[in-house]
Amino acid sequence: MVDALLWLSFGGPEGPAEVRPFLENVTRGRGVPPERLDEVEAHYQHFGGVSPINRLNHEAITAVRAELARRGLDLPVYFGNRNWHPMVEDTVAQMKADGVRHALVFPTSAYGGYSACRQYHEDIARARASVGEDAPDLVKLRQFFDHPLFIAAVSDAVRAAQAQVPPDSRLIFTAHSVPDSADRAAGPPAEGGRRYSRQVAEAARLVAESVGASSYDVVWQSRSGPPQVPWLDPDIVDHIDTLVGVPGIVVCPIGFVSDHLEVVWDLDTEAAERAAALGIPFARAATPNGDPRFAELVVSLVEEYLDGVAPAKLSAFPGAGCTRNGTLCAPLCCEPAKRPARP
Ligand SMILES: CC1=C(CCC(=O)O)c2cc3nc(cc4[nH]c(cc5[nH]c(cc1n2)c(C)c5CCC(=O)O)c(CCC(=O)O)c4C)C(CCC(=O)O)=C3C
Ligand SMILES: [Fe+2]
Repeated sequence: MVDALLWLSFGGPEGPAEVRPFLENVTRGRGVPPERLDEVEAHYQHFGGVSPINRLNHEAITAVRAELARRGLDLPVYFGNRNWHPMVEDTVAQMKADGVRHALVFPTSAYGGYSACRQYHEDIARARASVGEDAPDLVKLRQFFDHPLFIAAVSDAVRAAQAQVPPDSRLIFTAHSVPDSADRAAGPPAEGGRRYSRQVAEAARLVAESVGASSYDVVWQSRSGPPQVPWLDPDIVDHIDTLVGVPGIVVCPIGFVSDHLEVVWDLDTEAAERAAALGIPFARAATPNGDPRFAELVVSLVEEYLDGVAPAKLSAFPGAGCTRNGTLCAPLCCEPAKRPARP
């Protein structure tokens, strides 16, 4: 018996005074240099201290409620975040007060890896611990990087962006960079590591195939951390510098389900400006969470779990992520990166 759905996301500030405390929540204990934080704060303040992520999560939840109702599933949907209000600890306390005993959790990331999967397990465990006895049982839904509805929604967004630039524009997929050590540790050790970047590569391949692109690039964005620590590269902006002479650029943020600050700053601002400076037409594909198929995807994952049927997936690459109460997907799966000591 499942009696609720919890939408678990990253969170973002909703005003200038919220930016610094939000960033402190995100980076607590993670070895991000203070100079990087100042720089990131300026990006948020450039947009009035407001990230679109919370509003977009609310809109997506409204669509999911309608889709649940359409399929006759009577499940209330709750919303909680890792880093900003509504905080997941408060949401799980409310769920307990409302008598929720068993909930499914939809995490707003399609991928495996420490930041994209294991940290959501940690959020679940922390929130349950914070409400103490009789905490609701929380089962996280699986990674969906190769789900047919995810690939279909992203592919249509790419086609719409391609229509805005000349034919034969370069197709570039981007996802959030992570420390190379974190990517090497992503997945269960027996799988050989790099579950995050390999799933990103699989999703990119499936979308490229669906839109009929014979060549494309996979690059990274939003790197932080000290410069001496290797992260996945190349960076999107550096990559654009190597593309002088292409008829145009289509950027697809395949690593994200929603627009948020790092999409509107790193892509719509920095990458778009670099392309403009080089005289290259530029279009950015929409993220999928505004597409009706995204709500269908979420409810399909719920039904897949409830009915115990085989996962709908388009690639042979392993997915995971579905566990109870914050249990790891496998022993030693996605071990956190060793953080360099703060100076
Ligand atoms: C893989 C991944 C995803 C995708 C999976 C998912 O979506 O969950 C993601 C999403 C997001 N990341 C976001 C924001 C930030 N990420 C940061 C820092 C970091 N991200 C990392 C990885 C990821 N991040 C990592 C390895 C760090 C270094 C510190 C650490 O090891 O944890 C920092 C600190 C400042 C900085 O260093 O840039 C900020 C502000 C926002 C919300 C933006 C908004 O407010 O709209 C979203 C959706
Ligand atoms: Fe991030």
